[in-house]
Amino acid sequence: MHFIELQNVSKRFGQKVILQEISLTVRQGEFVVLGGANGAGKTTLLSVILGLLQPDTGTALLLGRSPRLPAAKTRVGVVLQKVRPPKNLRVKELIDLVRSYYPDALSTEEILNTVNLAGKHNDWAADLSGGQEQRLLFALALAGKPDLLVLDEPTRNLDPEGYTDFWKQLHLCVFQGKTVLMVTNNQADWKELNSLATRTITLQDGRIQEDRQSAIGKMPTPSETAPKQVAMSKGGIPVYSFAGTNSESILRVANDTPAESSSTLSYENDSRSRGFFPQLWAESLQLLRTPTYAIGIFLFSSAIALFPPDKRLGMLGPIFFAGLSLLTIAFERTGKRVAVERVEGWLKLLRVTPLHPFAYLSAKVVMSLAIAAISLLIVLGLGAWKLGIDQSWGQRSLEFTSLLLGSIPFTIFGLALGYLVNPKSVDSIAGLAIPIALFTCGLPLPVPQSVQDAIAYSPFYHYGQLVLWSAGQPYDGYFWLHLIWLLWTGCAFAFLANWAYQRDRAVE
Ligand SMILES: Nc1ncnc2c1ncn2[C@@H]1O[C@H](COP(=O)(O)OP(=O)(O)OP(=O)(O)O)[C@@H](O)[C@H]1O
Repeated sequence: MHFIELQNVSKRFGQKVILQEISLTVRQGEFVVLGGANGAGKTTLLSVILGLLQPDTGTALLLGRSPRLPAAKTRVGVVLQKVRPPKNLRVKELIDLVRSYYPDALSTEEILNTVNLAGKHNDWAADLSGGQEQRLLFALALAGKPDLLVLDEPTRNLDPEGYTDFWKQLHLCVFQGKTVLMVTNNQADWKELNSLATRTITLQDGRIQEDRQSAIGKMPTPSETAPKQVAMSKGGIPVYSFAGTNSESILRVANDTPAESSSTLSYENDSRSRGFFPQLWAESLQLLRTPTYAIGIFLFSSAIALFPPDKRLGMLGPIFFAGLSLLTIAFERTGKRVAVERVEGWLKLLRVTPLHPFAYLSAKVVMSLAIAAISLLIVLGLGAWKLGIDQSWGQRSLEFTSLLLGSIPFTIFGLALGYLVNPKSVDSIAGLAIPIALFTCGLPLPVPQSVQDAIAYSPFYHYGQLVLWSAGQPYDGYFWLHLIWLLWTGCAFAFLANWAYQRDRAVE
């Protein structure tokens, strides 16, 4: 089976043709170097191979499958350019998170040791230096014990020590039988590539200008590169000295991966939910480590106790307050976080791991709903206490549930925004949504009848009416219409979010 198979692949951006009729196969055990001038289309070609870009014509297969299938992604480790780790996660936590996406991963200790980052395991991943970040990205590429490595400029920013470590690891990967496709423009890399590369391909003007078998033309045999075991580490991991490099430093070796393990084959079944709980845990950590956001939500929700609305309004005051708080969270929390991770390239990296988008997105939605639920409990609880309102538990539950569930369509809209616009625009749109919500939620405003009629199409109006019903307040009586309208809006926003997700995937 070919590890990579491209047939007549063409890609253009607007009028600009980047790739033209490219056909290429990479077999198991090959070490292929992809070269070419800046802008020649190397990264674009890797993106097509990895399923990050849909070719305009032609087909791309990764390990015999569509590159978008988790079963293909499980066996591929990738280093991409322009990827920033997410904020507020420590190096060790980020590695734990990425490990959880794979059915059979290296231990966190092994991953840290492969790139000499053990001393940095408690540092914030987003605050690593450029070279340390590059080491971390290489470590993450190795996390799932890949059979194929796709590396885009992996030696960028590395200091001499990091550079030596990288090549030792790559020698080891070749020894373990991994297939490698590497893009590099770093001339210094050729010192090592001369003994590793089996093939060199050069891109020019969107075509393969040269496809040359290297002098070695084959994978180094184990006897040529065999590392020698010198000790055992504390965790029982064999420690090796490596004969193929100049340095005397030591390496820790993972077990070889079988060509296609049974866990990989059964992977299709549970991949939708795999990674959900670690993703949710990472979201919780990130929230707790953003005290200004958490305190802001708490203070905003508690303000109802400091500034209680007019007693004559009864529970309407707290409910109105709660609705505003929920809408802000729905737009801002999910949308902004997706937008930030998208522009910083982290989403692109997630797409080449087997993490299912469902697990990623549902963790974000669940987190947003959890924050909304806490805010709701504070607003309704403090509001009722301050105003001295005594409600039955049934009534309270009904209010709580309809406020929370009714905010789901807006949370989904927040997701769509995250894929469509940059983080600053998410803020602006969230800011704009509040006055629109106030204007269209059904408050008795002195506006002409035509405007009143138009307001009846606003999802905020239907949300407002359902909440009035749940609070036992007078409403317009069209319960089912409001419910169906909100369901319809939720589906429309889900459709928009899916379209935005697919569009983002095609553009990136
Ligand atoms: N999303 C995009 N939209 C429009 N043009 C793009 C997009 N991505 C890449 N390009 C253009 O495609 C061309 C090839 O880009 P690519 O990143 O593939 O080149 P490269 O060979 O990897 O370059 P480098 O060596 O600098 O990394 C460039 O001219 C770039 O501006």
